[in-house]
Amino acid sequence: MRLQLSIPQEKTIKKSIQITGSKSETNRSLLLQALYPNLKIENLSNSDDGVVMQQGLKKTTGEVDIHHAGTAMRFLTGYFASQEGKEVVLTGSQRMQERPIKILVEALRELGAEIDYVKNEGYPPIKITGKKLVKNQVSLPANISSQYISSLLLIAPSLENGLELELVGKITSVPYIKMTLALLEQIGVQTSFEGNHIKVHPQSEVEDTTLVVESDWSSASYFYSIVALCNVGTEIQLSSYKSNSLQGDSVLAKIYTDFGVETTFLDNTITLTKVSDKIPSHVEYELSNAPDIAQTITVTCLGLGIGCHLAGLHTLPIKETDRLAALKTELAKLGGHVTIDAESLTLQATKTIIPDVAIDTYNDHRMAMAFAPLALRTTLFVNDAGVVSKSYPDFWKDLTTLGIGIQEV
Ligand SMILES: O=C(O)C1=C[C@@H](OP(=O)(O)O)[C@@H](O)[C@H](O)C1
Ligand SMILES: C=C(OP(=O)(O)O)C(=O)O
Repeated sequence: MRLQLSIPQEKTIKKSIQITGSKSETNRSLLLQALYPNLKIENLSNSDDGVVMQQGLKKTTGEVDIHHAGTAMRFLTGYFASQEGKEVVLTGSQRMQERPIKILVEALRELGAEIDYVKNEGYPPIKITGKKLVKNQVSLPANISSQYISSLLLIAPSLENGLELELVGKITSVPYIKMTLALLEQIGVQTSFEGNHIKVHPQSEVEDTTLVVESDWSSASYFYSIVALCNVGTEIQLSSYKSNSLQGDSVLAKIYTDFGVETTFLDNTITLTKVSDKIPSHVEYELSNAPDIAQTITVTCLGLGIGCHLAGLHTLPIKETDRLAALKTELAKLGGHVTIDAESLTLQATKTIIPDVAIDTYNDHRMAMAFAPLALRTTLFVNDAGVVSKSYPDFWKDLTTLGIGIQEV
């Protein structure tokens, strides 16, 4: 599906949007519910990644295909490895077969798991023969993906002896690890995280508990970008959010003050208000704690005509696509001057955006969604726009309610 986006007539927008649950919290909660069936979950994500996680958890044999879902791939690897009597081949999209999983597989093997590579060493698909895991200490590199660590932590309380992890190297995407531990604490599991050492105590049963998933902050990022590109006076309300979020991407509220966007919290609703047009000509952020909002911020800066330097982006090349390369290519089409290295991106202030460019999305939901707010500045096309369903199936519908012209062409 190719969409043409056109500039809304009214650039002072006042609207409310309901966003569904965080996909990160959803996929953790679903896994915990599979281990402890008396748990209840509210405000589940309606994302493809949430759906494949739910379907995957129901399987006991055969092939489990998680498509593009990194969290489902990593979390189900730990889950099936610890499930005696279950035997599955865990696979995914072509891109998923290029996303590394060796660090997690090695750690699980250390703990006694039986996992074999079906095609290429270090990458999905993998064949997992579930085993009772009794060893409880392992060390693993922490600088590639926090999802390996969360995968181990999620099964940790269900293991007879709990689990102690030693994290090696600089720890990346730390808020996601803390989110996993916070959810364990919510169901009554004792955990500790000190320095590079994490300990999770075993827990065979949990009390009846309802996990209420907060809505997705990464999805909220696109509305921050839209508000930043709208007139002063714009107000978009998003629900349901908390001021004490478990999601690292909630740092958006702070970052977007630099772009004149103020956030107020009231009764689980956030109101994003464009309060000022006074913005700096260049901004710099370190995003190793919030890698998923790098694309949004870069495109906001292009739209505002300001420069940026974003660092801490070393994980971007192994996500849904090589996001650093994809950003450079697509921004260049729009007239943006971008340089990248292994962990950072620099965009020079760009005064004119080239109109009617067709943005390629590389099977990456965030490429489509991050570029969409540019419709406040120019007419553009988005190729393969259906990719948004990975995390936000209602994205285009919600954008239409804001008055942005969206037409399939
Ligand atoms: O644990 C999670 O839910 C996630 C962790 C992050 O991945 P990395 O730890 O690989 O950076 C993030 O990019 C991803 O969208 C979701
Ligand atoms: C990186 C992402 O997802 P995952 O790694 O779970 O595929 C994302 O949603 O931006």
